Amino acid sequence: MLKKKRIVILGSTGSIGRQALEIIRMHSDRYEVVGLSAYSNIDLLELQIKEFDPLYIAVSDTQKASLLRQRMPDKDIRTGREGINNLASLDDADIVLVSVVGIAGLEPTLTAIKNNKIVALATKEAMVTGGHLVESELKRSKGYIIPVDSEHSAIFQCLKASYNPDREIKRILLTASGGPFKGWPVEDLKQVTPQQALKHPNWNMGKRITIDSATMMNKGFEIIEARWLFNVRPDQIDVLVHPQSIVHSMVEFVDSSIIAQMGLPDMRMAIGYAFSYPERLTTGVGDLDLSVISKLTFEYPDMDAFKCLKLAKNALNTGGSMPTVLNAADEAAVALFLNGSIAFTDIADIIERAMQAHVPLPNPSLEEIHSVDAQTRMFVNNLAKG
Ligand SMILES: NC(=O)C1=CN([C@@H]2O[C@H](COP(=O)(O)OP(=O)(O)OC[C@H]3O[C@@H](n4cnc5c(N)ncnc54)[C@H](OP(=O)(O)O)[C@@H]3O)[C@@H](O)[C@H]2O)C=CC1
Ligand SMILES: CC(=O)[C@@H](O)[C@H](O)COP(=O)(O)O
Ligand SMILES: [Mn+2]
Repeated sequence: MLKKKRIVILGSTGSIGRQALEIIRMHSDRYEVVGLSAYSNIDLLELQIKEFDPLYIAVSDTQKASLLRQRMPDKDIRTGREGINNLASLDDADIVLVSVVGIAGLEPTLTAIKNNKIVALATKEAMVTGGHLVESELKRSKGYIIPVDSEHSAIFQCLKASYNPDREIKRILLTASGGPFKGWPVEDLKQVTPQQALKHPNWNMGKRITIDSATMMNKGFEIIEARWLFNVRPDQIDVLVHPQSIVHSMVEFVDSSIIAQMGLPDMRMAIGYAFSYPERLTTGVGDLDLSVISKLTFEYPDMDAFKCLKLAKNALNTGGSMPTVLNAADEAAVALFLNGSIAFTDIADIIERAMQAHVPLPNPSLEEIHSVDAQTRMFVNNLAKG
């Protein structure tokens, strides 16, 4: 009887977290849940605890944590920043799925690597804000990352076709759906509503990443994520708008071969691969029938229509703490757009102003990153107050 792999899910109540539990449910002979975390959704978390009986639980919101303790007095329920970090370092864990949203994923990612865990990484903001810290931690520890972000999972799989990626990668071809407003005249983008922006053409995801996909900031983040995950130069990463979201990304090698990874747009594929790697298991994802796919199209993005992509490239080239400003300003601006305080087109303008106002720190520590993050959010919220 195989020993079960023990999994911690940080952000179990979210879109990725819930799909991860589906995979574990399908393969309960191979996986068991030892830790679950949420920010404040204790109603769903309580149901997950009852079904999967984890040893440890973390609820970031301290009031909600107390409420849950009252409901489940026999459970070990931790809270705050240290609560989620406890879970990331559990001796009882083999795999830590980091699937919280935002910079909150950076510290637990570093903690899990430091504790020699397999890190199934969905939270791209960890790589955006702290890629240099993750790179250093990976060199010091036995922990390692298996990407869950669909494009980076695809690239990770394509690289299995390479004997020496450091020498053989020519280009990474990062595919993008182009979001719900692909091809729209720029002047029409000012009027789009949160409801329109939350309708992603191909993927069903959490709110923040869905808005980021609409502005293409998500792809900008993914360029930065790829730079750190695969140790390539920014000029080796090209974005191709591929509205069908069937090719999840490709790698072009020095011999001019291009290897691609394809499938229906369903995150259970990338999540399942991260859990089962180097094996593959069934994931419940439907089969891709290419005979009914009339066309697969690829085109370079309109950089004028999607200013966020340009801002992300600038932030990456500037480096240091600038990607932290990019993420924090985006996170704050997306929240303002979703609550109706600003227009869709204001998101990029606000991020640009936050970047212009920032004097980058060349090699920020974790604490400095958190401080730049907080200062940037304050800057953005003051801007919005006018
Ligand atoms: N959804 C997708 O298909 C994809 C997602 N990703 C990435 O995965 C990550 C998660 O995305 P997604 O699942 O869509 O997000 P959701 O918004 O659906 O879920 C976020 C999860 O994180 C928790 N959370 C939110 N804020 C905090 C915080 N400050 N501290 C701790 N936990 C917090 C939420 O708890 P609560 O429910 O209590 O609020 C929830 O469990 C993101 O980084 C995203 O970019 C990448 C590729 C695809
Ligand atoms: C599923 C996933 O990985 C998301 O990052 C998705 O790729 C977003 O779609 P866009 O390609 O529109 O950014
Ligand atoms: Mn992605």
